[in-house]
Amino acid sequence: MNKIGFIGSGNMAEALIKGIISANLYAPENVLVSDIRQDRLKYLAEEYGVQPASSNTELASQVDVLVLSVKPQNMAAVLEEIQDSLNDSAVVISIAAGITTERIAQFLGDVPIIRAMPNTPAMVDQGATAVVIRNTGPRQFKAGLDVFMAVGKVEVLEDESLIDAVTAVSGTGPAYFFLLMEELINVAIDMGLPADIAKELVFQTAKGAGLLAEMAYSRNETPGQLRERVTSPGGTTAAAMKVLKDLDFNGIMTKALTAARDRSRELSQ
Ligand SMILES: NC(=O)C1=CN([C@@H]2O[C@H](COP(=O)(O)OP(=O)(O)OC[C@H]3O[C@@H](n4cnc5c(N)ncnc54)[C@H](OP(=O)(O)O)[C@@H]3O)[C@@H](O)[C@H]2O)C=CC1
Ligand SMILES: O=C(O)[C@@H]1CCC=N1
Repeated sequence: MNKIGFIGSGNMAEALIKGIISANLYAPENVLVSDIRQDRLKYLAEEYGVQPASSNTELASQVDVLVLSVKPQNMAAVLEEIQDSLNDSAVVISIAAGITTERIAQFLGDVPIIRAMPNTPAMVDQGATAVVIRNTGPRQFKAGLDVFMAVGKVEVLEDESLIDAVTAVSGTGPAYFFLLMEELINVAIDMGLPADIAKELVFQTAKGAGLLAEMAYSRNETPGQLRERVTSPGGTTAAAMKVLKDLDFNGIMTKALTAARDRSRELSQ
């Protein structure tokens, strides 16, 4: 049975671990985790039954699929540490924003590399991931892709530079929706709604909007069509949309996503 290991066992690693175990892609005893934070290892072992490794190098030497899930700022130190410990024919998956396959190969040589940009809905099997590959054979490609396909949808990109845009759109994407929920709750409370009712209404609206998006996708409809169905002529939604348009919502989103994309580019330096 193949083993998978995660170096850096934080939020995103947990989302993937939960997804691959619940999809039965890996049994918990074949999932190794490593982190400088012992509390994370203890928590993951208790919550998911995965195996804490004693060091990054021990983990790297034991797995067929090695997921590098530390923050981009910690990546060089980890790559340097594990460069002589990799299992022969292991595929290395990096999910770090900004870190290029070229950068990884500078440390690890021409090993099979998959650079992926997943997102946290992987935790509920609804992830959106884009990948680029370097030097991977069919077996390693499949092993790598299976991880992300077990937890949602996967797009394969030819042009690695587009991963920075993916990071802004879907990697960071859930945060835009969650910020919107936070603001809906805050404003509802400001408008006089009791906090518990505001929370209930906003969570249920988010869930309903998500399910409607799923329905629209299956019918080949656009988000604009969904929005129009909420918007009665001369009504309340139209009033709200006009304010957002007048305040250049499109411009605000363009600036936010451009900042995210540019930060991803910066992290590669
Ligand atoms: N969160 C997200 O939505 C997404 C994140 N990503 C990428 O995933 C990666 C992880 O992000 P995220 O899970 O949010 O980050 P976290 O900070 O939650 O997880 C990273 C973990 O790695 C630990 N760590 C730091 N240095 C080392 C080391 N040398 N060896 C082992 N472990 C170490 C960190 O400890 P400490 O905190 O003490 O530094 C932390 O526990 C990032 O590169 C990010 O760009 C990609 C897509 C989406
Ligand atoms: O904020 C970040 O840098 C990571 C990458 C995409 C989502 N979270």
